[in-house]
Amino acid sequence: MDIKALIRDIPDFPQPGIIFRDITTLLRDPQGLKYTLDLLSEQCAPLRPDYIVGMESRGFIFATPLAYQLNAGFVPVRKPGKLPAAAYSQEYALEYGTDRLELHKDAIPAGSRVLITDDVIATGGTAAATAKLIQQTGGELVGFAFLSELTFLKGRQALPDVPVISLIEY
Ligand SMILES: O=P(O)(O)OC[C@H]1O[C@H](OP(=O)(O)OP(=O)(O)O)[C@H](O)[C@@H]1O
Ligand SMILES: Nc1ncnc2[nH]cnc12
Repeated sequence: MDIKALIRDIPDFPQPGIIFRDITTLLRDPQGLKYTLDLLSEQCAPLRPDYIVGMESRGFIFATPLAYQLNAGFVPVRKPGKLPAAAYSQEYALEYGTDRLELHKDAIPAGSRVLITDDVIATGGTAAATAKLIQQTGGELVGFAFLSELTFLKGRQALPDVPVISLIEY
């Protein structure tokens, strides 16, 4: 199955010079969605995560079914002001702009195994900020899993030294 063929390229979105990798065309394809989630869970299973952390909003799409398939819990990392209980907060830079991410302080028990999942790693800013949030909880970061990787942005270099899984590269 050619996952890349199901992802649509949109030039100059959300700003000039960015080629946006639009996963909605993959998500709406029943076989493509199943194949992608099965491959992701197969590659992540050896990391034996207790919790899958997904970043709002596209990270949620892959993190939740992955948690279901791996018998793990799902933990959301959200944009500012969305989480109702006490939260850690971390600023980060995007391929296009800056933002903050938040994580409930009591979401991850110290010592538990945590896998961070998102649809794409670009500069790595989002994933690196999420790793810093996990660090504050005392959870053990066991790896990252992305559907796709924009290799020319060298996002991996921004990440801590744990396994990084990505299914396709641009
Ligand atoms: O590696 P980076 O440079 O940090 O970029 C990757 C992040 O950018 C996108 O999220 P975005 O903030 O656009 O939000 P969305 O998921 O709500 O669309 C994407 O879903 C990743 O989370
Ligand atoms: N080029 C891109 N396409 C889709 N999502 C992104 N997030 C950051 N950069 C992106």
